[in-house]
Amino acid sequence: MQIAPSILSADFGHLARAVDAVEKAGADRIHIDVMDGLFVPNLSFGPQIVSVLRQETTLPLEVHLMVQHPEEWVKTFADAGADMLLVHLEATPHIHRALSLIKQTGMEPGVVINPGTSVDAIDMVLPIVKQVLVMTVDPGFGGQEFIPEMLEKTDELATIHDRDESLDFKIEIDGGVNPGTIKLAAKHGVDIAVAGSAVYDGGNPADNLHHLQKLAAEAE
Ligand SMILES: O=C(CO)[C@H](O)[C@H](O)COP(=O)(O)O
Repeated sequence: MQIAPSILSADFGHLARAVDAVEKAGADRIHIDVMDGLFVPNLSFGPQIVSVLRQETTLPLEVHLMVQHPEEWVKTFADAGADMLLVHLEATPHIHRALSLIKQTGMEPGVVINPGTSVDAIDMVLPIVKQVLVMTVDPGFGGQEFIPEMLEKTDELATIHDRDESLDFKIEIDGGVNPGTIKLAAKHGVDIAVAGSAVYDGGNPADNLHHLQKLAAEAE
């Protein structure tokens, strides 16, 4: 399982340092949460932060758009240097258009579902995406409690993926991933786990990341 550190819980005054710490510690990608204060009740980063971090790291930058009408922002984040762009089904009536636009730019398209959304709802876009992100908290804030029932969805996605050779997506979870929950996730088809507070909120980010990687590997 890959771990994607989320910089939402990093020290905003030293973001480049926060990315550097996990890059040196062997992180696979960096997760950047973009929030518009409308789709979710919080504000965070914009494309400028993605551009700046693009100069600081060679790690893939995975941008999680928690914004209304994400299709309007695809070119902006491609120009900023995002490698993967993840958009919420719930944020647009045009999810197919949004994912197709992302694909056209050369970024990897990913679809995200909130805890209240079922896997059935994304059935028609699974052939386009490279990632399906299952939210394991209601989006908007770091440090929330993991919702274990969401792993029924990762199991379902793993079954769908294994049944159909033409599908080519990774299964990701986001929210409440910590040393206590990562072992459970590793048993439920999860390929990538986003971790914010468990990496950056207390202690040494490199040690925290190594601990999560070790626990995940033991559980697999
Ligand atoms: O999308 C998110 C919240 O909406 C996040 O990626 C968030 O950073 C996860 O934080 P934590 O690992 O502390 O739960």
